[in-house]
Amino acid sequence: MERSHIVAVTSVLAALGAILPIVAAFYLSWSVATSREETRLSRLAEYAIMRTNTAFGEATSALKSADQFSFTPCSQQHIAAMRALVVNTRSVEDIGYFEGDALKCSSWGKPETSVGRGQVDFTTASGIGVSARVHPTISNGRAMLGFRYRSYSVLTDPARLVDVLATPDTRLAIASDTGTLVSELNNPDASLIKRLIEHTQTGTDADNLFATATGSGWIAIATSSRALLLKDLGRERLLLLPLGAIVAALMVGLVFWLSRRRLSPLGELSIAVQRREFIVHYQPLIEMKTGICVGAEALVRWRRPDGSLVRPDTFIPLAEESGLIQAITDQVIGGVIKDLGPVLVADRSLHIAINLSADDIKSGRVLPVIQAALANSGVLTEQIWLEATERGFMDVKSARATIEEARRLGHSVAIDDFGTGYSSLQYIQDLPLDALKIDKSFIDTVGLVSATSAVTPHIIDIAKSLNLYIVAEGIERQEQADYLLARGVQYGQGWLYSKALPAPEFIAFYNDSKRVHGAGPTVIRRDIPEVPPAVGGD
Ligand SMILES: Nc1nc2c(ncn2[C@@H]2O[C@@H]3COP(=O)(O)O[C@H]4[C@@H](O)[C@H](n5cnc6c(=O)[nH]c(N)nc65)O[C@@H]4COP(=O)(O)O[C@H]3[C@H]2O)c(=O)[nH]1
Repeated sequence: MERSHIVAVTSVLAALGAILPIVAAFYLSWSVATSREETRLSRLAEYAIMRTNTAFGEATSALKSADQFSFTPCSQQHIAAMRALVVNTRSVEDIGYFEGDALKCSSWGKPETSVGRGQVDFTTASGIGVSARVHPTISNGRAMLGFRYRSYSVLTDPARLVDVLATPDTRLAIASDTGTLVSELNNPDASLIKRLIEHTQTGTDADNLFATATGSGWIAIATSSRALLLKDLGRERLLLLPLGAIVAALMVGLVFWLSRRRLSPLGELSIAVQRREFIVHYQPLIEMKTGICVGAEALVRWRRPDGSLVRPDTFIPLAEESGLIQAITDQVIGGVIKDLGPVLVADRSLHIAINLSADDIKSGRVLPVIQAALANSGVLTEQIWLEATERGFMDVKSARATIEEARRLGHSVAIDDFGTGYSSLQYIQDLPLDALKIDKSFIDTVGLVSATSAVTPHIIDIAKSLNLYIVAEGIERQEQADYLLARGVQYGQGWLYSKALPAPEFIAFYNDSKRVHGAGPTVIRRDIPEVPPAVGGD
């Protein structure tokens, strides 16, 4: 992803990171308050059902007791017994004895005027008739709830059914499961109550929150207004908003931290490794005497998603420092076999040199990786050269083990950029190397008068005295080529011949060279006495 994209994405994420927690805090405060209110309403509805059951139970038991009376109807004893029942039953305000539809007497005595019994709205499962609204004289016009059984009726104050600790803005209603409303508190919305009697549920609609409870043939409904709840939310928000703001700040910090990591060179390189963004270009290696192209050096390129190529000098040091170099080496090895496998199989005189990092040489882990890549490809180990800079040979013991194993497998091994590092001639002498590559900085001085121009002939002499093949890097001018050839340098590479080329162009270059100059030698390897096989090797 491009930097500008990352910056854009980071900004969007940061904005979301800032907004979302605050929106979430608002939403959370709303849902916390809603769920708390629903719980409160459910609890009130359940209490109301309990109160209704108690009142109905007491009224029923008073009716059934009176039905057992054997007094002469409306005698002194009968009236006294009815009064005692009323006094001892909390939910019963009065009890009356009826013959036909006319009240004969009640706990108050005999009526002075004729009083009718009224109509039954519904009958419960236990056979008690219920009149939802009766207006007896004793209640001063207030609607009472009437229960009747055979000759007796009792009056219950409907307020008892909803006598739960409800706030003034909470509305309650009690109805039978057949849909008759028997009691209400604070004027509940009739259409909402009707709807909830038909479909008992707990929840919210556009204007209300509501909860229902059922039991023993009764439905209790508690409702409250959404608008009032919204007013109440201020308190929740006071608590949740600072939390939202803290989370928002953390999210923004996290987004910026992640994007900085992502934008850091190491972050970008790690992602490039994961996405396998490394490709290989090939710089032809020329036999100077004949002009024959004998192979190429594989040079890694980082192809960015926008198609631009990054040169290795800018990322190899970071890759080596971070350990990502191993994965990059592996991608180069895979790339070489993929790009040139068939050409290498068809032409055994073609060689490809792969650059190894100091770590690869130290650990030797790259050798099995190459073997695995070569397996089933038909490419010979001898066709793969290995190159490492002097830094790779600092730990002489492990370098020696890796080089010996590499040569035993069939690779030729070259020391790269010779003269720029700190190699001690002593250990270079002891290592079973095949070739020495003279760094471009020395080749640049050929033909010039400079402080380092005298070094090049020395390096050539050293290589000769060590019996190593010599490869000159960075030949740009014919005069340099002539000088090096005259000095006995066998191989050269540089822009005089070709720059590093993508695989198809290198194949074309190689085929042209072969047509003009013929094929090169199949083996470019120093004759060093065989080393004994490594422990565990084949
Ligand atoms: N001006 C000029 N430059 C020339 C000429 N001939 C060759 N070069 C450049 O010199 C470098 C030669 O590779 P090197 O010394 O191995 O130096 C390489 C090598 O040390 C390292 N490198 C490249 N590929 C890999 C790899 O796959 N693994 C590892 N570990 N290092 C690599 O990166 C270094 C730079 O590679 P490049 O940028 O490809 O640069 C290459 C090549 O393009 C010339 O005539 N004139």
